[in-house]
Amino acid sequence: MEGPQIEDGAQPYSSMAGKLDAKLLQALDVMGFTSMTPVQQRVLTELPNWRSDCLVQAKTGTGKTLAFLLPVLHCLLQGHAPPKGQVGILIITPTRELAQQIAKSCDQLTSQLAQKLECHIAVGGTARQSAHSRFMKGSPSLLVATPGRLKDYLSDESTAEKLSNIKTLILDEADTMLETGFIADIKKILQLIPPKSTGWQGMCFSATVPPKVKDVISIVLKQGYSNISTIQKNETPTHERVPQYHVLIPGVAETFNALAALLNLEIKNNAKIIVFGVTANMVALFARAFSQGLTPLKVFEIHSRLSQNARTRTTTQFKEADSGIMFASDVIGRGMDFPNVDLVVQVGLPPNGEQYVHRVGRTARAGNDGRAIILLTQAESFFMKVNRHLPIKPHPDTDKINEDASACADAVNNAMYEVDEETKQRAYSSYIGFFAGSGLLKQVRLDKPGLVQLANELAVKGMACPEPPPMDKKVIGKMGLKGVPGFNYSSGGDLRGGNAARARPRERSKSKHRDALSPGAGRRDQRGGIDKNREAQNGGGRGGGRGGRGGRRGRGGKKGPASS
Ligand SMILES: Nc1ncnc2c1ncn2[C@@H]1O[C@H](COP(=O)(O)OP(=O)(O)OP(=O)(O)O)[C@@H](O)[C@H]1O
Repeated sequence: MEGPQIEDGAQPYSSMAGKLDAKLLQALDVMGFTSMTPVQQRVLTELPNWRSDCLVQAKTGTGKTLAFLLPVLHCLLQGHAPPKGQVGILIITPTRELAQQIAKSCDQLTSQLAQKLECHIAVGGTARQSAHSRFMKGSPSLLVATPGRLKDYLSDESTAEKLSNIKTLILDEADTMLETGFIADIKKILQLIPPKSTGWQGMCFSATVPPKVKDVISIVLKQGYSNISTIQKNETPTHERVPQYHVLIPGVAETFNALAALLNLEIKNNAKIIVFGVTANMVALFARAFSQGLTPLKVFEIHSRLSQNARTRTTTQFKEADSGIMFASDVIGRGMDFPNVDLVVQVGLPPNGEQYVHRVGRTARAGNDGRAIILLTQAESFFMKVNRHLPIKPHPDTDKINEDASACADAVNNAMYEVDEETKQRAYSSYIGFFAGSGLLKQVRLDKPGLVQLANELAVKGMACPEPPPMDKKVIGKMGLKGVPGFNYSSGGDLRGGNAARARPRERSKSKHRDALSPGAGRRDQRGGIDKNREAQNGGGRGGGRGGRGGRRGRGGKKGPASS
């Protein structure tokens, strides 16, 4: 296996003989890891000691997982452990998939020990009872958890007892764990485990560390903590090996055609591609539509609306696949290690600049190359201005992609006719929720009626819906859009659009809602200023389903679990 980009003169692991536990070294050898990556080298050689608090930043895909697992496992094996049966190392991650991946790495590292070291997982969406009873009956030395399930464990006294002697707390993807979506959970967890004054070690790892994180990091790290970064000041945290491009499309209605054209252009034999969408329900629509013969590649789908079993299965399959296209939400935006991904495409705005970086980081891992492309409408191009530090250049084939998009229109339309109306309705609703539930409207210079009109354009012209999909009044109210014109209000619970939603063009009746598509309605002054300091609101890591409840679930619709 080709290792991550290891600089000339990288220190071999053999040089750690006598310093790092011999069984861990043996496991590294079995795994085929002969040299340290830069971040591993710096953590193992520069920390005052392996029990020191630290904040570590290194680019995506450069081996941070082992950089925290190795020193803490070593200390545990050297006797810095709680009484048997109690957890010594607690690792918190934003997503279930990442928790499972870290636990797997831990199992590989401890595979050569004479006595099995138990690493348990506590994540949402899985059979709580069986995992919990294994945890209670077993001797878990490590626990890798997502915040929701961890809080749940800690709220039970006898379960919390097993975590009453922790020696190390690790926040992976620390910046997102300390941001709005998760910080309340983390604070609650900190109240439920022994206080910091009991001396546990805090470790925070991420590829991105925005300045605001440093304001709150003291809740897990002791003053004077070690700060290690393999990223130079002013250097972008993305890989120099990943050329990054933007493709600007004239309007949202062209999204699907342009994506089809872009993929046609980019797909080579055996390509392995990840396409991120703005919401879980939009991702589901991409997957359904592109499964209708729009791509020669095998289609995978992962987002928070799927059962955890389906998510886990897809994760394993895509890890093992030589090629394929995975339509994904942010449940895999951070930390996930899918080998040999050639291309990452982001369709629509990422939640913020950091999440953009992490998504790009799903390619070019472990020393490999990759490409990244973001497809945005002209109105969304503010993202590049707000994130000037990101090296995103215009795609050299932008004109061709836009031309080819028209040529793809028939194929996309035909594919869309095959997609059930419920999937389209949910995608439509989630698209509205995505903008309405964030601070984005101002940045794309839209008012509320303009948003509805935009979504209607997307549905009618992009998704081949005969009319804007029906919306429930209550859902509209929850989105803060009560009374906004342009909606097709559902009558008495039918959110499926009836047969009309499946009708082919010649069968369509004239829609009373067409006027909602008149150009320009509701647009704000296009010359309005852009707030450069504002990024798209954070929602990453929570499953990408922001606003994506899709109105009411249609008949037979299944409630998807939250992502953590
Ligand atoms: N010393 C090493 N030699 C060879 N390969 C390694 C080494 N350390 C880690 N790897 C491999 O490199 C890949 C990336 O590692 P890892 O997932 O830990 O990256 P990361 O820095 O945590 O990325 P992210 O920021 O996306 O979470 C994995 O496939 C891992 O097995």
